[in-house]
This record gives sequence, structure tokens and C-alpha cells, in this order.
Amino acid sequence: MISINNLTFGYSRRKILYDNLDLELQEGNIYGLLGENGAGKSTLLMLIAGLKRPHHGTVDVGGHYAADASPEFLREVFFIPEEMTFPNISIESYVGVIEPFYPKFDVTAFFEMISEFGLTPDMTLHNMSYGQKKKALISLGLASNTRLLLMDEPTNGLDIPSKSQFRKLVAKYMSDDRVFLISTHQVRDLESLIDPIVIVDSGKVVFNETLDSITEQLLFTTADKVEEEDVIYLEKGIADDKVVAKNTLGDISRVNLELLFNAVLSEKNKMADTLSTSLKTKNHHGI
Ligand SMILES: Nc1ncnc2c1ncn2[C@@H]1O[C@H](COP(=O)(O)OP(=O)(O)OP(=O)(O)O)[C@@H](O)[C@H]1O
Repeated sequence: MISINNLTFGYSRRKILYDNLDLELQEGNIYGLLGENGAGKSTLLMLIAGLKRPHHGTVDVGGHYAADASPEFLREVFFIPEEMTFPNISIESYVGVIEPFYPKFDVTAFFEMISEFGLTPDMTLHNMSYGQKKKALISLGLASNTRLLLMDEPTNGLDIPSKSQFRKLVAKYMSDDRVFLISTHQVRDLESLIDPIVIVDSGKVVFNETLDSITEQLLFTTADKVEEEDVIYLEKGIADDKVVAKNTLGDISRVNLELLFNAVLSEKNKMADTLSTSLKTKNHHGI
């Protein structure tokens, strides 16, 4: 388990971004981290990776604190940043540099992955395009077999076929003892992959739910199919108005992540009320 406790951080002492943040990430999950520009997604990933030091609080990965940057911590965490820097060497030489830092690194899997991404070991990193570099780094992260893999906007720069390749590889290399945390604006690229969904806003985790829990509590449909009083959020469409509504009858609908995101940010109170009421109902029935 990855545990973030009372995390406080700001780029200046006077402007705090995260104030006493608590978040637990359970193994076997691919978390989707969503938030508006400047909400603090990249900063949170850097704090978890130990690349920024919190003013207070801890990030604990399997009993090792991020801020200590101990070898035990570093060998269990791999961070794929949005902006990448590489030495001017071949992919093959680079994997030779990286692999010794990660005891569970799977070199065979790495070469398989780069080949699936259309790269060859002799390609020189400085001569590769942004998307090609991204593919090499994603392959390194997945092959590292670290307990925690952090990815900041991993599908940025990937072409359409590579996005689907990315989804397949992430699903393949996820295991019961790993946690993937993926920050993204490209929710459509990651639909059917990320679960649970974590949304940050103004330095707080304002939403943290599994897809099962979301479908149980909310209905994603059109305005004509629900009672007006059950509508939490409505988006005007050309043909239909799309809504997020209370799931009063226990229907099953497909989660629309864009609609969910907009609903969480524009109807914070109504969403919080619906989710907590539903939880209270569950507890009342002892389920
Ligand atoms: N190096 C820095 N120095 C000062 N302030 C910073 C620095 N990096 C980020 N910030 C500020 O911290 C806040 C969070 O930034 P962060 O990059 O974590 O957001 P984000 O959610 O990843 O944004 P985006 O979606 O645009 O990538 C923003 O207000 C940003 O201006």
C-alpha cells in the first residue's frame, strides 16, 4: 500500500498548494489522476516520487519514506515525467544504465515492448522524436516492475495506434502487487483502463471512487430519461442534453469520464451529498 499522510507543500511558504493531504493507493489498481491545469497533478506525482520535499507529512511506499530517498524506496518507484531528458546514447546502452537500479527489471520484456512500439535497440535517444522517446520511457517504466509506477500525461505525443498499444501494455504489466498512478487530461485515451478515479482541485482530493462505486451511485444518461429532481449536472448537447444523475433505481450505465469530471468540479456540493447519502444508505442496510 502507498500511504500519503498529512502532506503539506507549496512552492512558496506563503502559497500552500497541498494542505494536510491524505491519500491511500491500494495495490492492483491503475489510478487515474485528473484535475484542471495547475491543480497540482504533476506536483503530487513529484512529491510521491520523492523529487520534491513536503513541508510536513509523509509519503510511504511499502514502509519507505519518499523524502528519505533511500535505495529501498528508489528501487520501488519509477516516474515517467512529461518532460524527458536523456543522454545521447542508444536505447540499448541506456537500458544498461537504468536496469541495475531496479532489481526486478525485466530486460526481455523491455525489448519486446520497444519492438511492439516500432523502436529498435540501436536508435539513438537524441535523434528520436518526442513520441518515440515517450515510448522508450514507458517501456522502461513498465519493465522496471517497481511497486509504484507514476506517469505524467503518458499518452501526450503518442499517435493513435500507439495509444491503443499503450493501453494493452499497461493492462498486461499491471499486477496485484503494483500500483500505477496516471495523471491525464486525455481521459478518452485511458477510458476502460483507469480505475479508481482521483480528482484534485485547489490542493485537495475532491473525488476518489472506483468505477463500480461510481456506476452504483450515479447514472450517465440523457435528460429525457431521468426525473428532473435526480439531475446533478447537465451539459447541453446538439441532439440531447447529457446528464449525471442520482442512480435511484440501481440502473447500470457506462461512466463518461469527461462528464464525471465536469460534474465533480462544477457541482461539488451536490456530488458530495449524493455520494455520502448513498454511502449512508449502504451502511444503514449493513452492506
Ligand atoms: N517550479 C514551480 N515554481 C512555482 N510554482 C510552480 C512550479 N511548478 C508548478 N507551480 C505552480 O503549482 C501549481 C500546480 O502546478 P502543477 O504543474 O502541479 O499542476 P498540474 O495539475 O500538473 O497542471 P497541468 O495540468 O497544467 O500540467 C500551479 O499553480 C503552478 O503554477
